[in-house]
Amino acid sequence: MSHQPPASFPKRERDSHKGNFGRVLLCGGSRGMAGSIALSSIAALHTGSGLVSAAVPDRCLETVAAFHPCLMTIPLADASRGHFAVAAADELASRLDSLDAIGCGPGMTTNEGSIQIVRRLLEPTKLARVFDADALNCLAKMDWAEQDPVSCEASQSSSDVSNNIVLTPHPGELGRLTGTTTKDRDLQIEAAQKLAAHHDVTIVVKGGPTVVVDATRTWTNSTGNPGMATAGSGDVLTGVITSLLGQGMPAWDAARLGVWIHGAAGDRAAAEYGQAGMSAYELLAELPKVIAAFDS
Ligand SMILES: NC(=O)C1=CN([C@@H]2O[C@H](COP(=O)(O)OP(=O)(O)OC[C@H]3O[C@@H](n4cnc5c(N)ncnc54)[C@H](O)[C@@H]3O)[C@@H](O)[C@H]2O)[C@@H](O)CC1
Ligand SMILES: Nc1ncnc2c1ncn2[C@@H]1O[C@H](COP(=O)(O)OP(=O)(O)O)[C@@H](O)[C@H]1O
Ligand SMILES: [Mg+2]
Repeated sequence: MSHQPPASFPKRERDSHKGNFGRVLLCGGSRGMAGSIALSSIAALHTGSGLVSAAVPDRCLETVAAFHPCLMTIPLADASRGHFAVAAADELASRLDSLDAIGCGPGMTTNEGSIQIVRRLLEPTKLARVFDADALNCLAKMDWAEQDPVSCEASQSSSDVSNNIVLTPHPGELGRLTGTTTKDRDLQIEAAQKLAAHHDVTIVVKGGPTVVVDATRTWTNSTGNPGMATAGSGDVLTGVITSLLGQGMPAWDAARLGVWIHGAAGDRAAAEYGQAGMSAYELLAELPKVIAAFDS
């Protein structure tokens, strides 16, 4: 198994500016799970995105904004328990044209507002998208896996809109989507390959080790450790992959390189704090150190 990264990290030209490295948005969070979308958003900043915004239910805004001064925050309509209201879907849709990539799902809940957001994000578009956590649970509620694939708008070149969605399920989320058990790894990979081919998406089947599949390819990660089995480490991965998509990488490369970098950061965190002692917070702090090695 190779310990080399599976793809090159995007280069930064000497005369580049923040607009060259992607405008990305992370959408999610709810009252009680504000940390999840903050972790994703900060991970995108640490992975090199030029501009990162977190779109969150209004009443979570101050909490999420307070985690990092470089993060922009967008309040979307919320319902009384602090999750997205149905009106949030239209509010989000009005902002999509200005983005290079969006990551959706951490901490979002599967209430009706979230379902409407996921429906909007499924429409064919050249915008690169990551669906994680509750966005995947919304897809499961909508029986998306069994639905016919969406056809591309005549006005959009089909190459622009093909395979530009990455799903990042853990085995529980994959089970909700496809009916596979959380115990049989081979069946999980097989079900993910079938789903990836059916909907022309890239799927990150999380675990130890994580496997990435698309319609025709399968790749197994060589980094990572069981210390990463801790709340929030998947939220960090969502931000890393969204950032790489926003920097222009194709879905297949962004998913594999993102998983590799995330695992390498987890390995550094485990070496410093131990597998039991590390949290997703330490993993997040190690990301820039892994990425710095690409500068040399
Ligand atoms: N700080 C925060 O606010 C956090 C919020 N989170 C949010 O909490 C919500 C629920 O997500 P969870 O993932 O905790 O709950 P889930 O109910 O989706 O997943 C947990 C279950 O999935 C199965 N599973 C997960 N990984 C597995 C593996 N590797 N092998 C076998 N089975 C596995 C197990 O049955 C486990 O009980 C999401 O919205 C999520 O984004 C989490 O991301 C954790 C951090
Ligand atoms: N035993 C393990 N070995 C390697 N990586 C692991 C292991 N357990 C969990 N991980 C990684 O940690 C992350 C956990 O993601 P997820 O379950 O979505 O967490 P959360 O939703 O709490 O953020 C995934 O990237 C997964 O591959
Ligand atoms: Mg998760």
